[in-house]
Amino acid sequence: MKTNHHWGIYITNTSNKKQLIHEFLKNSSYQNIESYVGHKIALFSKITIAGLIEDEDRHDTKIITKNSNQSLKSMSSGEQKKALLKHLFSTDNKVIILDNVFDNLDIESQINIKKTLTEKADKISFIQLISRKEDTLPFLTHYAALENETLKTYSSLNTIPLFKTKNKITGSIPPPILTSNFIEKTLIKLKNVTVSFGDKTVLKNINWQIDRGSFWELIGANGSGKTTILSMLTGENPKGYGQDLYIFGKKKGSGESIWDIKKRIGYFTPSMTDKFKGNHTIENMLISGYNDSIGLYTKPTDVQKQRALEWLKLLQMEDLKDTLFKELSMGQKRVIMTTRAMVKHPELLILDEPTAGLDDFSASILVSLVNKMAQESQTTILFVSHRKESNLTPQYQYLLTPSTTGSVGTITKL
Ligand SMILES: Nc1ncnc2c1ncn2[C@@H]1O[C@H](COP(=O)(O)OP(=O)(O)OP(=O)(O)O)[C@@H](O)[C@H]1O
Repeated sequence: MKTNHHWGIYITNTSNKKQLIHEFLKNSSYQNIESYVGHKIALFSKITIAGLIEDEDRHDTKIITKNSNQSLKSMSSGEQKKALLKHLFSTDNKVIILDNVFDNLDIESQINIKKTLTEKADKISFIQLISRKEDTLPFLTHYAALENETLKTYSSLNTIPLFKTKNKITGSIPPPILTSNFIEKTLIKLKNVTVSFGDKTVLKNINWQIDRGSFWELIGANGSGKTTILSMLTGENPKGYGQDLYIFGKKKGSGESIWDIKKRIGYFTPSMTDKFKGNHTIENMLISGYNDSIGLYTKPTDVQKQRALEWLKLLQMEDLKDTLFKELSMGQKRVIMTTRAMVKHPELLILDEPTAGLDDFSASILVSLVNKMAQESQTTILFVSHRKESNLTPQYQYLLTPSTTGSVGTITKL
């Protein structure tokens, strides 16, 4: 093995990426990719972070953040990825698999990491697993594509035929079963909201009014407080209580239960997908979106079944109605989970980095679906992403800009 070989392996959401990673880590080789036998292979992936968090929890210790006063779990997703990369570079790894390296990282961090990887490329061999073509690192020397379980090598980037052209959803969004009776203009209001963790102020005097039916993109650097704001809205973070924070016309902490709030919100973030391990059909998964439950505990009504089928038709997935959710490709699972969050036409739909880990094809379907929901429903949408999804059409942007005294917000009409 020459240390200056760097593979770019293109993965679609139907590829068996898990197996590829597993084989590399176990046997230091996979199909017709060169062998790394005798070399320790490290994995830079969300999978590694999840494992470390589990270990930290189990042993009540810090593993890779020993020099920080924060546990890995309490860090933002971008901070976690940066901490892992720092850790991998501090140990003597000669081969590193980079799994969707740029997901969850803000633009500046993406540029910095690209630079660092390029600098390290003469000492470390990288195997980059790539879902979005724009992520391709500039120093790759070898290319391959994984289709299902078959790996094919290619002489250059341009000869890889794998990426299907972009897709768009056509047809109309099925109507809600129950309509909301909330008719006020303002759905959410934050007035001078400030949040600190210990002596660190994360958000400073946040003022944000979100009108019913509007479509927002929420952006900001890693650690700027995006998830903190979202978790205050959903009620998971008690820091919203006692502040001038109103949702659905009520002040946060004024007696409503978390479930009263959650019923009115549709929420999707990629990590939710792993929580659905049971034998649910796709149809039942969508229907469960009407009942805010994971499984189906009540018999679906005819109208719920009818609507679920309409949604599946819109996604051109009606043939898969009885397929088990767990048998879908990762891209299909994410699209179904996003749709599940939409079916009841929630008053608020929160999508937290929904395209992270998706290939270009699945991401284009998801973006098209979200645009359609924004155009054809009364649902208010908050879309959080670091990646500029070129076809997404939000009306407003809320930008969080960090400073030593906490992030401040800026609103732009797009
Ligand atoms: N429980 C906690 N204890 C200490 N610090 C915390 C805690 N929860 C969040 N933070 C810090 O608050 C800041 C904001 O985190 P948050 O997750 O809201 O950022 P974010 O904008 O969503 O970031 P990213 O883009 O990386 O996901 C981060 O610096 C994070 O480390």
